[in-house]
Amino acid sequence: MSKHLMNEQSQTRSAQVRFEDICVHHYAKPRWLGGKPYKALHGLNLVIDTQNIAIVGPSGAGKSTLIELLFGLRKPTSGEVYVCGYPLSRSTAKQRHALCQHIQLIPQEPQTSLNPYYSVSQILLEPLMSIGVTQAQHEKVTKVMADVGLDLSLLERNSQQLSVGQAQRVAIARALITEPCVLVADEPTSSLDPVSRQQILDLLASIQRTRQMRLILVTHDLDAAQTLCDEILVLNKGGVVEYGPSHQVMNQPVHAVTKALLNAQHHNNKLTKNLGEVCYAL
Ligand SMILES: Nc1ncnc2c1ncn2[C@@H]1O[C@H](COP(=O)(O)OP(=O)(O)OP(=O)(O)O)[C@@H](O)[C@H]1O
Repeated sequence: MSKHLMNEQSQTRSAQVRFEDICVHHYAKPRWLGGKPYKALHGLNLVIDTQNIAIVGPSGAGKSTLIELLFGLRKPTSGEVYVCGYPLSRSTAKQRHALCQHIQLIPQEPQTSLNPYYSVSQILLEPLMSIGVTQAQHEKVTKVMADVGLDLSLLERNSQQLSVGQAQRVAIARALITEPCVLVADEPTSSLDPVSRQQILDLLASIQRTRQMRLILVTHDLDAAQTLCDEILVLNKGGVVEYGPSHQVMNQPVHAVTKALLNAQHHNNKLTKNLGEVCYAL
């Protein structure tokens, strides 16, 4: 890691993610074939410093585009994304690689995101090897397995031999093992049944209590957003339509999109409750 980055890290272990005047245009067809730009994000300004933040919004709002920017998988059409003070579009591949230690992703589909040819042990060792950690690997693996509530006997299994809930815990362990200061969770409960969903939310809450890190939660699940995050930002059609403390956004929504998301959530909660009652009665 460069000296400059280390200095910034030692000065502050806070997240320091900054989106500055971000616009991202997607082209369904190349420009030279007459493709018109689609503004997936426009005019996004956001500083994530010491708060845990949920990014919510309907399908197509720009949430995945925002994650791609954070991990350098996409360059903004204009504007800049800073992670730990580093401008991603102007940093070298080496600098971006060094940042991997500090910002990690819990992907949406745990079973497809984990290497099917690797054992759980190899999956957990990979990020350590990638950043050159060769000391105390076994201790780190054992600790992170305990942190996510997984039995060590699972270490020799591959991802295909895990339940969806177990695979999600492995994905969380993989993200935690480098001790990042920013954890980005992309719909971490969307593929889970209600019981596993609650368990994963409880796990994320306990991780927040025990580790010094910022959570950026991308979700459709407003209840999870309120439970885990201090602030909620609502995106729609690539723009921010509402942003504020979680309790305020949840209890006094202003924008029609936020109200629609809340209505959908209440409806969904009701269906889940009814399903629970039916299953209990059978
Ligand atoms: N490669 C691409 N080419 C053209 N348009 C794209 C491309 N990728 C995304 N888009 C468009 O950009 C917009 C934002 O997409 P994005 O995937 O970021 O939304 P999202 O909020 O993550 O949606 P979801 O919740 O359904 O995953 C959408 O309208 C999408 O159709």
